[in-house]
Amino acid sequence: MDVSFSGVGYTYPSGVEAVKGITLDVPSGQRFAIVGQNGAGKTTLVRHLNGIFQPTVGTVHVGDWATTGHTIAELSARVGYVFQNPDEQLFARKVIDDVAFGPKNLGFDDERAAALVAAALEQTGLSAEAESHPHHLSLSERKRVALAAVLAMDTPVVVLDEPTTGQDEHGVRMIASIVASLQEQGRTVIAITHDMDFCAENFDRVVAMAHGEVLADGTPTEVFAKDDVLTEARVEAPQLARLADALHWDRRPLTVDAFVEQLPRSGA
Ligand SMILES: Nc1ncnc2c1ncn2[C@@H]1O[C@H](COP(=O)(O)OP(=O)(O)OP(=O)(O)O)[C@@H](O)[C@H]1O
Repeated sequence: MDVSFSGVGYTYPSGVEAVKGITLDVPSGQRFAIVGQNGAGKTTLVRHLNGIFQPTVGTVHVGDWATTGHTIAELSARVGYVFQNPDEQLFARKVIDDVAFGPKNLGFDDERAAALVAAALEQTGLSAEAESHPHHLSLSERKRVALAAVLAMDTPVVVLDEPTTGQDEHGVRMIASIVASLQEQGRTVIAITHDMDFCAENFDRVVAMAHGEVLADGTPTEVFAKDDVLTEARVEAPQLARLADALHWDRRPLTVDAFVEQLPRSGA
């Protein structure tokens, strides 16, 4: 399902203009990442997708729905939103109850709900923790419970706010494979991330934001080639790109494969 922001601005009641006239179309099935320093407006922007915020100006569409015409409950059937802080999202005494809440609430029949819950626990590596109390789990596990709870809702759009924070390498790989499988299923993935390596390796498109505005919009290769944008958005290029810079290469490879391809052949 595609989503779009048309001339969207949002001003908090305190007067802070957090989002300023943003227009973006995210087509169905795209892996779309938003990067930028703290306070750039990333979270404020994506919270429009599930109706938590309504734009001060402009319109937000999720598929053929303008968000202003639909409740948060209705939008939750289309947009699954994984919060940055899992403790804002989890409330049950057992992991499985947290994960089963969404599909039950959406009215899925028992069989479909059970299959979705089992698959979500499996994908997030939590099958063995189904009966655990979420508060007895580590932060990285609680983040995966919050992710599982959204996966089980089977929404066409999935929003991930800082999915890799606190994850070890294994956790990051797990999340990368979930992002890939969501795309294979034709679902749209929108992620906010400070993890530029994760961003470069797993997303089709990157938007860099600063001061409530879009500074750059393109493929990771395009966006991470723009030093002025990286400076203004206060983000560092991915590690491999920095290594290429240190080696005085002209081009910045972003993935291990691209890096190896660019390595001068030795001993040939
Ligand atoms: N509840 C609020 N009331 C008033 N101002 C807010 C509120 N939440 C955020 N802001 C302000 O809005 C601006 C954008 O914040 P936002 O959280 O959207 O940025 P962000 O890019 O998501 O940052 P982070 O990476 O820290 O999550 C900042 O100036 C922030 O201080």
